[in-house]
Amino acid sequence: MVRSVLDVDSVGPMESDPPSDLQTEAHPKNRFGNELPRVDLFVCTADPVIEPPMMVVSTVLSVMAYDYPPEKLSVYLSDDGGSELTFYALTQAAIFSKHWLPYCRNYKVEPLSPAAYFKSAASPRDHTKHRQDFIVIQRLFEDLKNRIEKVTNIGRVPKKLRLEHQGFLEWDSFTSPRDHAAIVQILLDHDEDTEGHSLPKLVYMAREKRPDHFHNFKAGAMNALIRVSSMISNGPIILNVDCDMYSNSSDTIKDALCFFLDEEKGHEIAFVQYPQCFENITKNEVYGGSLRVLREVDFHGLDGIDGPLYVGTGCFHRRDILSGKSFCNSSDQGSKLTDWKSEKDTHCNQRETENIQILASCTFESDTEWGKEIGLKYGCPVEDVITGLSIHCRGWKSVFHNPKRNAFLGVAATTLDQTLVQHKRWSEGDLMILISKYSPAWYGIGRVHPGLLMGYMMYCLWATSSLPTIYYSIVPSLCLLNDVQLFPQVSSIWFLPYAYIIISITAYNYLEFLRCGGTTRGWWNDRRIWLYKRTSSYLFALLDTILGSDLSFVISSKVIDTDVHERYEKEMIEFGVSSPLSIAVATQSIINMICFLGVCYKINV
Ligand SMILES: O=c1ccn([C@@H]2O[C@H](COP(=O)(O)OP(=O)(O)O[C@H]3O[C@H](CO)[C@@H](O)[C@H](O)[C@H]3O)[C@@H](O)[C@H]2O)c(=O)[nH]1
Ligand SMILES: [Mn+2]
Repeated sequence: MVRSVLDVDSVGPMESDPPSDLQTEAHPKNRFGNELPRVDLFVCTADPVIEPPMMVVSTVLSVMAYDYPPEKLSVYLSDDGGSELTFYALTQAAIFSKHWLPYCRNYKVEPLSPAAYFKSAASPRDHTKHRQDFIVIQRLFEDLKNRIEKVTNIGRVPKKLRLEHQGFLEWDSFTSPRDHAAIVQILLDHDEDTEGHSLPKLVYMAREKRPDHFHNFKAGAMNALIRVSSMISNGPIILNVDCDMYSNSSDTIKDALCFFLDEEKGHEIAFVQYPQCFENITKNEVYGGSLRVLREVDFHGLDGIDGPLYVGTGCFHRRDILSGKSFCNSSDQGSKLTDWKSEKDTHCNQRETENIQILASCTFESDTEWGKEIGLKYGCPVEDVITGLSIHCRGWKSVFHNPKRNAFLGVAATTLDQTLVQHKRWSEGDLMILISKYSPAWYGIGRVHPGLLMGYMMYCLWATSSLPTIYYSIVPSLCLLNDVQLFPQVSSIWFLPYAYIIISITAYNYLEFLRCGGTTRGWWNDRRIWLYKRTSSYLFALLDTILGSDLSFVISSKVIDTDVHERYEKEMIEFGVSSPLSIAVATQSIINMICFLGVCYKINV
């Protein structure tokens, strides 16, 4: 039985002319006044230890503070860690938001995350009202931080504090993060801020977890969010961000809507993807964490042919399309964004959440199309890319929007091991897509533009590039040691093609990196990290896929201890823990070293 709570057919034609560019006067807010669509904002977190609640609620506060009518906004936090610490932090953030949002509105604050704002903002000079307000809000924020960090440090919420919110009763029957009932708590229901303006809705959700039910990682959380939000606010537009990716620009929602509401092309667009940018990138990025060429070249290229991949965060989706709607099934070949004025405004208060909890239960999805035809796809560690591909296969297009001021800023990996583990997940996921139902090698043919298919293939073949790379980084050294001639002599004419290829590729790659704003040292580091990734992450991803290992999702840590942080700032490579991935890198270096010493010895004797 297909059970969907989503009314995907409720899409009608639009009444007014949408704007077609990002000019201020054409911004949706100015053209549509108060008749803008509702937007649901999803933040996902999964572990209060490696994703500290203070960081999570700063992200939540940042998306609550968008310059967009707050009565049209609903913010949902999905907590896969089912942690009362995160819930406590959210209850406190809800109180703080009553001060923070008016402050952002009155003083046009950027960035919208209070943690990021107070890290960089200097107190306004003179005895202005702004200065007084700054001091007050800064003190409130310090209080908030102290309260949350105190509770996080002791690892539980003291009894006295639990009495402050009845939501804590849910944790009375709580066994463990892997074994608990669904929790849905509406913390703000368009309450008023200190100036009497409405606040966005704020909802906490921890979906049900049972040891005998596979929970499908972030894809499972997102699907539960889609269902739960459909009963509470049902915004036709959904933004999803990871818990570290705070909003850095208050205009982002309006910018994204310009694409969806565009008169000529808007009806074809399923999602608007912003680049993943990071706050903690050092000048020469020792782990190549900024992915700058991917952001500044690859994705813009894909944008020219039907649009970029969906990369899981900083992405606006149309709810109906994310839920499975096809381009060709819709009456007018694509469809304009919901006629949101006539759309029913679902309202639900805390007393009614019991019915909603069913939507976040383990069993709700049994024998349904969720994870297959509805919502985000299951069975792949890069649920984002495979979901985006399936949307492209259904005939929709996407847009890459890379504004000058970064729209979102997150935390990039800060150790070698984290980098290698993350890339193993990504390359393994991409390879699984190649052999999945949606493979760009067969299913996509005829459905997706050949250029875009090649774009997908580039990522799908990452894991397989490990084999030639390992070959080229070991065999020539062994040949050198054993006097086996692998390449033509430098004096031979046959050497020219080799020289041409190596020099031109390297020069092109170097210039491209510089053009994207990188440094020479950064390029060198980037080359090195690609070699490491290819010979370890990609190799293990390939082996795990061939051997059919169990699906896993190692969550990247967003905390960093002081020593490691210092070394990261100094751009020293952090070997830290020993893992099979670093062993692969070390083995390869040792082989090369032995060959090199062997050759030196031979020359000398
Ligand atoms: O069971 C899980 C596992 C993860 N997450 C959340 O998923 C997000 C991404 O996890 P992270 O460890 O930060 O992975 P990254 O490699 O940084 O994430 C990139 O790659 C993922 C796919 O591999 C995408 O889901 C992400 O959106 C994308 O930013 C985080 O907010 C997590 O809290 C869950 O909600 N439930
Ligand atoms: Mn992340």
